[in-house]
Amino acid sequence: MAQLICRDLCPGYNGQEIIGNLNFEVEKGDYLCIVGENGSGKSTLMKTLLGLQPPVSGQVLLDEGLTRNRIGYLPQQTEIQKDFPASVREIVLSGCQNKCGARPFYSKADKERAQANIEKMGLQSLKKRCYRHLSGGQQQRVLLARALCAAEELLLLDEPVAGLDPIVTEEMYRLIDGLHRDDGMTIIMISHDLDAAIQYADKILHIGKKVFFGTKAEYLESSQSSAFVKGEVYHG
Ligand SMILES: Nc1ncnc2c1ncn2[C@@H]1O[C@H](COP(=O)(O)OP(=O)(O)OP(=O)(O)O)[C@@H](O)[C@H]1O
Repeated sequence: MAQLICRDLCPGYNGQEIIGNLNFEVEKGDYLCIVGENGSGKSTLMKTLLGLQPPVSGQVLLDEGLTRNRIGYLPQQTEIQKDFPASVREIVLSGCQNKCGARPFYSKADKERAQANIEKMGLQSLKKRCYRHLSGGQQQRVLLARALCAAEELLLLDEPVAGLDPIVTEEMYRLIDGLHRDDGMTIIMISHDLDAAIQYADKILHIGKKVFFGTKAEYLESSQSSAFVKGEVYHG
């Protein structure tokens, strides 16, 4: 069953398209990795899928039950966000904000949801600590817990391992893989790490002069992947 369908989608800014005519479908339980050269428009596409950036043309269709406030999003971290002066618990809880609607406070269910995700991401001992004093890997786990407060079925991740060392990177990938395998969460992840994309994803969307969308096996057979893997066009 398709959860998200892109029809002739052209993401871009101010009427200027960055990527032309994208047509692909994400099905429930898919693990889709979006790869491509720097500046090819991966983050712009993700913002367009989330409805944060209107497309120049075309459509993003969501499955009937999947409203935008049920989608979890882990954006690329900026330097300013890394310095955010709030506790781990406050940041995770803020992931419930879209669920509050007009209600100006968090409900008991919101608090329970935040606590469950704090435990799931192994953050219990850190929950009172200030976010800005955590390591990069711990900060990403906090943001993942926050995204999970919103995510009912679909999780979008924009370079979740950027700047992390290899051990913490692996830990992060395993957490994401667990959400996919054990909880049936649909994953759409932007990554510069083609090895990880090939190890964990089952579908690949490669954005560039040519666009590829298909299964991992089809991608590995394609000329696009061989150029990318050899580093001829890859600078990530
Ligand atoms: N708010 C904006 N207004 C206009 N142009 C923008 C805006 N944000 C990004 N761009 C441009 O859109 C293009 C695609 O940027 P985007 O960040 O989507 O690429 P990306 O593939 O995610 O890059 P990277 O791999 O470096 O993260 C770039 O040329 C960028 O300069």
